Amino acid sequence: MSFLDRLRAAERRADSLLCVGLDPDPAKFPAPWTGDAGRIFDFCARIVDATKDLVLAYKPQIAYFAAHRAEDQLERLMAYLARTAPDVPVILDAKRGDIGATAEQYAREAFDRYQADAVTVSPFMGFDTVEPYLRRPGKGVFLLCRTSNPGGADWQAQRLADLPGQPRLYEHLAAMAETRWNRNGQLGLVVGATWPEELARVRALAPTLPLLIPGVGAQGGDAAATVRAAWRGTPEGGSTAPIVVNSSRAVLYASAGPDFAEAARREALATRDTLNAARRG
Ligand SMILES: O=C(O)c1cc(=O)[nH]c(=O)n1[C@@H]1O[C@H](COP(=O)(O)O)[C@@H](O)[C@H]1O
Repeated sequence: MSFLDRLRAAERRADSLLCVGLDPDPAKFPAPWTGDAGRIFDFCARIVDATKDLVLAYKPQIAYFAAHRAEDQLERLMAYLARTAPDVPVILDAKRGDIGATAEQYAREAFDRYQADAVTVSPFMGFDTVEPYLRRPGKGVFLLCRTSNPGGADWQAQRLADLPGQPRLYEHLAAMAETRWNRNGQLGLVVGATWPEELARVRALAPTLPLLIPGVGAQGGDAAATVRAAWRGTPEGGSTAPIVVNSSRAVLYASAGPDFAEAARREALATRDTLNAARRG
């Protein structure tokens, strides 16, 4: 099954556009786990148990594990997800980007070591650095396109003077990803919820690609505006090309107390319902 089909099936099953980002920060764990990097797996597993029926994807961010020498806990988490939420696609947020030979190793890391269903990749170094990920037809690859951060426009919004129509860099990338680069239908794009106008532009240029959209919750992106800008429905009520709306900190740290998992569920449910109301309203 292709990654796109897995996403579509997960969206239907959970009736959800929400992706919970797994960005475990021990400093924010509830007592008595506060500051204990040995509890990263336990914390994430509790979040997964509390939310797995509400999400169309999970997105573990690799830096939150590597910074604490906790790659072994990421491996355990990926195995746990495969066991307890086998139908929920997992996007490894690694934002890799390097020459082809090194990209092959990054692809092995994401897909063989961690068994991820998809990975985030920076396209800055060009197509030959993306191509190694496209030798895995069942896997998804989300290219950074118009990122959510304040400096995202520094490069991504610049115009390419040598190209017809002088598109902005992120526009050209969206058009390439929709057409020439998308050899096996594996590609998707990352666009921040913090830029609804650019999001709508990307959706217009890349109507068939899944979009990973971080920035609702802690970064203040508007969930309903995100759906209005990027979601396109089928007559049956599904998505033509799924949108994967990520929230990490707002869900993970909805409560700093012993009720953190219940609070995470409440926040995930509320976000899922807001996203669904926007696509049905
Ligand atoms: O690729 C990403 O996931 C990503 C791209 C982007 O443009 N902005 C962005 O915030 N992210 C990631 O999405 C998550 C957002 O986390 P919260 O702001 O806590 O919801 C973090 O893991 C970021 O690394």
